[in-house]
Amino acid sequence: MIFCSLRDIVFGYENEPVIRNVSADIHAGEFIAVSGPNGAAKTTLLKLMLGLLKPWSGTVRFSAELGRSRVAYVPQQASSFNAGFPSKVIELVRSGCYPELGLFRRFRREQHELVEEALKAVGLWELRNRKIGELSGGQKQKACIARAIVQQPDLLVLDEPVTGMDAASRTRFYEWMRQQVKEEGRTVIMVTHGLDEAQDYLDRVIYLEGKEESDVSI
Ligand SMILES: Nc1ncnc2c1ncn2[C@@H]1O[C@H](COP(=O)(O)OP(=O)(O)OP(=O)(O)O)[C@@H](O)[C@H]1O
Repeated sequence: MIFCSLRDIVFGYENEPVIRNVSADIHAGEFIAVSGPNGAAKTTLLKLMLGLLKPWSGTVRFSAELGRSRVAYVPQQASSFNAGFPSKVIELVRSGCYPELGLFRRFRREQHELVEEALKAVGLWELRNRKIGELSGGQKQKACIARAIVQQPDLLVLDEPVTGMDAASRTRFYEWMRQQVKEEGRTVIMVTHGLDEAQDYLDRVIYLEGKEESDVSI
């Protein structure tokens, strides 16, 4: 099943094209990386895939299935909570469960476990009672990723999720995402610069060269 299909997309800002004739399909059940040098329009491509931007030309088709699916998007600057933001880390992550909980917000054991697993996977379990506003930018983004996973999305879209993680954390993170795809049946798309490290875990890479884009399968 294809969630989203892009054909011959051209897009730019003001009069300057940044995406030229890109075609790509997002198949359900894949772990996909979008990669390429700085400024190659990786973030722009994610926004086109999500329907947040409209192409100048070319077509973007979304499957009916996508309309019935849960989508979570964690942008690069997911961290714009100011110092006075009142929630603790664990409260922010728990809020990912709210659509499931309904009005009375009674957590079941499996939801506590989901929150704990997500916080441990992003390395924030020890900091769970800290105020969000007191975390570093990278830690805030990790909290947002944990909240996104707790939402149990069908499609998870992450913009540079491993920035600021050390090598061991990056490996753990890729393993966790692979497990989300293979065992939980999710589809994960992430922007990354670190293809060498990630490629063993990925199903496919969409590589943007900047000037001449190509869709490379591995
Ligand atoms: N809102 C905007 N208005 C004007 N130009 C923009 C806008 N957003 C992005 N650009 C330009 O479009 C190009 C692609 O930007 P984009 O953020 O998609 O690239 P990227 O590959 O994700 O970059 P990076 O790896 O540095 O995060 C860049 O030259 C950028 O300056």
